[in-house]
Amino acid sequence: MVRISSLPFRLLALEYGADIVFSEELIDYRLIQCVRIENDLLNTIDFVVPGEDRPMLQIHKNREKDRLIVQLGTADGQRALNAARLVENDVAGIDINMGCPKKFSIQGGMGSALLDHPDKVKQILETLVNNLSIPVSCKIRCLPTIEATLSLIRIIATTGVHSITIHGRTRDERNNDQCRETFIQTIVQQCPSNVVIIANGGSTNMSSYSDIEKFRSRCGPAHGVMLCQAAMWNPSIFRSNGLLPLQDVAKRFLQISLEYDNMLPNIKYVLQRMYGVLDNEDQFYEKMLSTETEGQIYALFNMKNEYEQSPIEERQLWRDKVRNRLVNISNKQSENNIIEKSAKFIRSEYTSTMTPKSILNAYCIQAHIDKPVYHTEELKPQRIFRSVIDFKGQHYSTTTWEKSKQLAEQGSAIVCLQSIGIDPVRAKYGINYIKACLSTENKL
Ligand SMILES: Cc1cc2nc3c(=O)[nH]c(=O)nc-3n(C[C@H](O)[C@H](O)[C@H](O)COP(=O)(O)O)c2cc1C
Repeated sequence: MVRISSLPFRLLALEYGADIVFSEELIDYRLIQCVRIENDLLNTIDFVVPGEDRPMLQIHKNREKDRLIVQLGTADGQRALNAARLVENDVAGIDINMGCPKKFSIQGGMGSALLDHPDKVKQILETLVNNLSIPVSCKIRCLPTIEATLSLIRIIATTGVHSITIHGRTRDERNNDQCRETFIQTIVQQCPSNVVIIANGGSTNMSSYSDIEKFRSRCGPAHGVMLCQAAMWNPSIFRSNGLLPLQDVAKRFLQISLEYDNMLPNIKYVLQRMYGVLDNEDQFYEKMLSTETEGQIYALFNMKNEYEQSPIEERQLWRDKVRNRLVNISNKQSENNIIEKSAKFIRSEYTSTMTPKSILNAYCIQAHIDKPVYHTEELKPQRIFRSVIDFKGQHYSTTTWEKSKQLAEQGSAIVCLQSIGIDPVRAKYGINYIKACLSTENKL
């Protein structure tokens, strides 16, 4: 679950009785950029993009190796394999998300866009199954008819995957539409017996452990059930001996968050999703939203002492140590005198005519100097790009790789503009800002 399935939340679900847990969907080309760091203080393995503060993925060394499935978003078998290899020795399996209906996924040919391309589905899954030492699985949505869904399932079953999770809704249906339990039931009955079928989509009718078993039975019975929202609302639903009060669950989540250095944005997001569906006594929800520090949120749950007694300084030292190590890695990459910064081109921040590249060109015209030269490199197996700009004898680039040549060049143009004192987002409003920057530069 995106932004929910952080390490503390997954450990909580395991503690309450979940058999296996999934990471949030990680996009393959982002995971490839990570450096793997063994975190001795927390007993975790952290995957961090150089230049970013928070790990993209944190895995518990002992408690998750045989329990965690890392889910990838991908549109390409080789790129998925390169991402999967990075985590292969630390996790129990790799899952491919073929159900996400979000615009970002569809535009990138990922998630439910794959459902229209069985050849691509086969290529991705076979590449992973044939080259990884751990089980591979995928998660799909229903197609509009049972026949079409079964036909896709049969193709997937030939690839050698261990299991298929079926979300019982089509790409155009939402969580308030009814889950197609009969589709899942038919699939369980007719799918080749070598594949494990996991039913998904039943949360809206679940409020206790026994409801999970009832959903499983209605779906076949399926071999297993994947829970999303019901677990997000109260992860103690995995307890066979009863749901716990949410306040106790939230406190346990906060304790684990202290142990594993979870940061405020994730803590708040998870708690908001838990409390968002409850009666809001004493405006507790608003009070939670208004907290601005970790200390304040722990105080709200009467856990001030636990927070203050936790090794805050030790954790900060570790964060600094990791950051320094990553800075060293970045510096090593810039041996040939390239100015490198973390920068990302976000399309919506610019107009169609004023992008970082065109702003840099406009600057050159105003300054009567040669336009920059872009040297863009593709890292072949991963299909990711990095661009180095040669501008007035100096080289500029981003610290990270991008999924297209265009994004890489725009990113390095941002680094170049920022380094010469031009704010690219302001410059999009017109040439006068660029002229003003130039005249200041000439006066200096
Ligand atoms: C907050 C949220 C995050 C989600 N993140 C993911 C994800 O990362 N990967 C995925 O395959 N599905 C994701 N989903 C979809 C769910 O896994 C699931 O298919 C859907 O909610 C239906 O199952 P449920 O009835 O148990 O909630 C997410 C859903 C929600 C509400």
